[in-house]
Amino acid sequence: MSAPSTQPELTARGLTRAFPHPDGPLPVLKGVDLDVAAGELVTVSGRSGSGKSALFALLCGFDRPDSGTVTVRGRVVDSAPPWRDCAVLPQALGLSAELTLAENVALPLRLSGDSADVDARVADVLGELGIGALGDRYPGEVSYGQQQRAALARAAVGRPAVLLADEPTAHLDHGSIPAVLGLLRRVADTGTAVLVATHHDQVHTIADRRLALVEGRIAA
Ligand SMILES: Nc1ncnc2c1ncn2[C@@H]1O[C@H](COP(=O)(O)OP(=O)(O)OP(=O)(O)O)[C@@H](O)[C@H]1O
Repeated sequence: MSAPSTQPELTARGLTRAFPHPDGPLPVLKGVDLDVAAGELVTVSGRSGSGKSALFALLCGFDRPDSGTVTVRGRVVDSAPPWRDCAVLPQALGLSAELTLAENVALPLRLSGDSADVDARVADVLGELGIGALGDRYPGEVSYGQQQRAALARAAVGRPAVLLADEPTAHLDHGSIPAVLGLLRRVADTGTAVLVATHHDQVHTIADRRLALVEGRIAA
């Protein structure tokens, strides 16, 4: 594993978020602080419903905190940052049903004008994740676990400064997990700040640091 640099690419300070509930607002995040440095891979565990996905939505600018601040590359996040700064594997995946898996993975490269060797880079990352033969298929023609790997490939292909992966092994068989862990580790080793939410103990084996979300706050 590479030694992490000291400059945090991703920071959160004092994040709070409550959601509407029939009994009154439900405070889910109660003051979350975290840093992830370039080249560092940090995992976050927490029981189901502890707020991991809610936290990730704030970190990538999909949602706004009630209070607190997120920065990516030193800039305050008040809407979703460019994908090359912060790329996401969300739990809902968000693949476009009208595009093949390869076209989905290529999309962030094409949208950012990063057009060099797109086909080769897409083929490489799909191959690394064991779905190289499925690039011409549409999401509706492959399993959910294969879709999940394509969504991870889409997040990783552009070498973003920050990569957020929410439950990247949730729908995978045991045989597919090492490739996903290998990719996440490789992406961190090439300088990306990687934050992974997970229930799987196996994922923590590739972490530089392991955190837990407990009672709305981060615990080491
Ligand atoms: N948009 C929303 N509206 C209302 N409640 C919400 C909303 N989003 C999340 N919640 C609530 O916030 C809590 C945390 O949800 P979240 O999905 O972040 O948990 P999680 O730790 O990711 O769970 P899991 O491990 O099962 O994916 C839950 O009680 C959930 O019902």
